[in-house]
Amino acid sequence: MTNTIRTRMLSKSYKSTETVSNVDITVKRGEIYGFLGPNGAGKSTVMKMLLGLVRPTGGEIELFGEKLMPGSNEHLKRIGHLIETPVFYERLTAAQNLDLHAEYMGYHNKEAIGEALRMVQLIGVDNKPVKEFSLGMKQRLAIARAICTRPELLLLDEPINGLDPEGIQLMRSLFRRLRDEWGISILISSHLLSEIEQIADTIGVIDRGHLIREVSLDELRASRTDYVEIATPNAALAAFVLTEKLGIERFKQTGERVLRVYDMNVSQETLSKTLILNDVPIESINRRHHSLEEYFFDMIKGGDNHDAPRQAGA
Ligand SMILES: Nc1ncnc2c1ncn2[C@@H]1O[C@H](COP(=O)(O)OP(=O)(O)OP(=O)(O)O)[C@@H](O)[C@H]1O
Repeated sequence: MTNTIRTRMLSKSYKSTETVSNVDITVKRGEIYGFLGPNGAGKSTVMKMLLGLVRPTGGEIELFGEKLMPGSNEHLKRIGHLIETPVFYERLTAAQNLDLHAEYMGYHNKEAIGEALRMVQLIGVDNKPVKEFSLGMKQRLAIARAICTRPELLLLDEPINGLDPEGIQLMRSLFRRLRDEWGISILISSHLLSEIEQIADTIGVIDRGHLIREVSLDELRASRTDYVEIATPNAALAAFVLTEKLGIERFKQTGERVLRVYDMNVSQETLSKTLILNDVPIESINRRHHSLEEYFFDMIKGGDNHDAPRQAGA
């Protein structure tokens, strides 16, 4: 499959601070790529570099299979975007705003404008001045503006901000439709896993300017593990018993008094019995599921050493 975006060692420094460090992301054609990271992680900066709004201090960007050269801007016509708070001509109507934008982008198509307004469900209010629009309506109009030139790539920076639950639902199904019916590639950023998890095909996790992991959601779901969590005041003795008496290697200590055992071949009953017989005081022992939320939290906490579960002693 062709890649729509490919960055290699992409970096950006402001004065002496590197805010994006050697980021390699690959967005395949026709996929939704969720760019996930806490506030200030560098998501907007990467998107701005893709649009040529910020100049990289290092690395390379390839868009639609071609390396971006300084001053090249032909590719911009193939991209729709929503970065930061959208600005409109407030006294003009929604439709007039889109007309102007399409004209400016060199792709004016009345039908495409109508379709975009229909897709975001603004038909009926499209002849109202934008100053009468709510925040959520403006956000939807911004998406319509991004798609009214029928782009091949959409860059959406936290597009769900300011939307009510109904608006969020509408956006999710719209993004899926754009991918499935138009074959658009979408790079969508968020600081919330719950937002990304429901629509992304691939997730790239960024923290403090570093890409920590890029993984397909299918792969991620398959790798999620069940585990048994043991709470004990003597974690060192418990670890010893797990290794020496039960031959378990796949476990890790996640807190001063907490161990997680990922080796599900040993039953919970055998675990409890063996620990008790070897004088390990047990406060609780429970089977748990490693949620995606936990998985990402661990990943961010652990920096790029994220191969969960880690082997004992590693
Ligand atoms: N023009 C600038 N000058 C100096 N530092 C900047 C500039 N723009 C961004 N930064 C810094 O770069 C870092 C990354 O910012 P960025 O906006 O890319 O993060 P983000 O992941 O998009 O977060 P958010 O969701 O809060 O926007 C932040 O620490 C920010 O303060």
